[in-house]
Amino acid sequence: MNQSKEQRILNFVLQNAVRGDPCSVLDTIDKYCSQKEWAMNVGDEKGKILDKTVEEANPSVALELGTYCGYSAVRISRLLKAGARLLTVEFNPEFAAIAKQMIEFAGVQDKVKLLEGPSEEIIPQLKKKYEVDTLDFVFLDHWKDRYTPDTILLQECNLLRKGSVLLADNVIFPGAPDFLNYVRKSPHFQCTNYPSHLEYMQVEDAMEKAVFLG
Ligand SMILES: Cc1ncnc2c1ncn2[C@@H]1O[C@H](/C=C/CNC(=O)c2cc(-c3ccc(F)cc3)cc(O)c2O)[C@@H](O)[C@H]1O
Ligand SMILES: [Mg+2]
Repeated sequence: MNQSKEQRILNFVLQNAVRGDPCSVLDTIDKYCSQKEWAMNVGDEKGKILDKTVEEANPSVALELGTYCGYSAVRISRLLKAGARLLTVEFNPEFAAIAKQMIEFAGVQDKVKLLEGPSEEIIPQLKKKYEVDTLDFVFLDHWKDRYTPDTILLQECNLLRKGSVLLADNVIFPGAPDFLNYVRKSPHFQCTNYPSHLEYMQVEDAMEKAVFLG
């Protein structure tokens, strides 16, 4: 059975990146996906916006929705302080298996917990099953029509506190219009837009930061 694109990306990393070096893993994925096969990693340009937002938030507990191959899980976790952790949610078993290997190769496995399943099932389990009090940072990069329902669910589950930072990828392309509408109209969020470009392309895209006001 021939390999998937995601398997080819992982193999390229295993053969070309430096084990235990998250930056080398990120650079290697970016090299492969810009030169050989496009893939929906957040990429380096939007990745720099993600880096700045994570550093500013300096989260103890971070959540990512949509692990895919683990690129942004490696990107986020490499910046976490000692003792801080990233919970990342992925419901496709094949992608979860790829991401697990990517995270381990990068050497960030002690900071990352990959939760397999749909976000709408996992989010309500975070407090009791995963011992989360509140989330300091949330990266939304899963199906775009799930951003709004999951943002509402996070509030319903009391997982956000005053100052919790949400950062959403792709609010321009493919787009998340209902999410932009929701957070920008809500009195509970302070929003900032970060224009950028679609990963590995010259297409306009943007990220939206929404800080929860309580
Ligand atoms: C409710 C639920 N629960 C758990 N896991 C979930 C989940 N919903 C999705 N997932 C998981 O997350 C990833 C999905 C990511 C979706 N991202 C995009 O669709 C995306 C697309 C583009 C894109 C741009 C230009 C094009 F021409 C085509 C595509 C760029 C991007 O950056 C994207 O993020 C994927 O690994 C999926 O299994
Ligand atoms: Mg994305």
